[in-house]
Amino acid sequence: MTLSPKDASQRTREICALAPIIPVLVIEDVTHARALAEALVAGGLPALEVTLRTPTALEAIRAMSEVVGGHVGAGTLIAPEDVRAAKAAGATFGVSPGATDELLAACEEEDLPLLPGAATATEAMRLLARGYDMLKFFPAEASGGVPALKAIGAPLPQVTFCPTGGVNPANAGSYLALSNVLCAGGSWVAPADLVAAENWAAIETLARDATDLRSMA
Ligand SMILES: O=C(O)C(=O)C[C@H](O)[C@H](O)COP(=O)(O)O
Repeated sequence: MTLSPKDASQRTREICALAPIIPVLVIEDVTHARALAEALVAGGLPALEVTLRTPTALEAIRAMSEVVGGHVGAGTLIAPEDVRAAKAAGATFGVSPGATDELLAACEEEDLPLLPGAATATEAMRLLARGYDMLKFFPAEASGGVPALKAIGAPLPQVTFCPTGGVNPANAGSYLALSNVLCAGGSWVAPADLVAAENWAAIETLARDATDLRSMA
């Protein structure tokens, strides 16, 4: 470990500050990975989360990591072996739906900056105590959405969130307007049908529209 959890969280914060939206990607066909990443980066969304939900995810991370200007992270980190595999594949950050001591220890060991999930004040406080102040609010809409995140932020202003789960173009602006939100995660910028059709131009347009969300907030 060379990065303290606090330094690693600062690195996560820098990645989250790159764009208002982090695309949450489920890659079924690795041959799509590179072109998809190029379209999203060209559209203005450089930080990408590839969920470890498909057999091709690690290979996709490897392919996407070659795209200039991109920052490819691994999502759905659950166990320490996920962290090691993600790091070996070239992921430069990790995202998890929640946090366990074992998962945090593995990320610290591997120097993989983590965006750990929290849905309650207690979860956020536990992570803050360990040095993590940039967190994923998950599942955002199901956990009470904008009012819940605003309420959690009142006593914990030092914690910043990336709400994910149910965020869409209609509600993203309300999240991004909160003082404790830096960016949001969402899958809508890479819909399965457009990826399957290899319609990279349409995906680049969706990405570009997503970059405008902050100014609308
Ligand atoms: O697998 C993970 O670790 C995740 O990050 C789950 C994602 O947050 C949601 O799948 C994104 O949800 P939607 O944008 O509502 O589709």
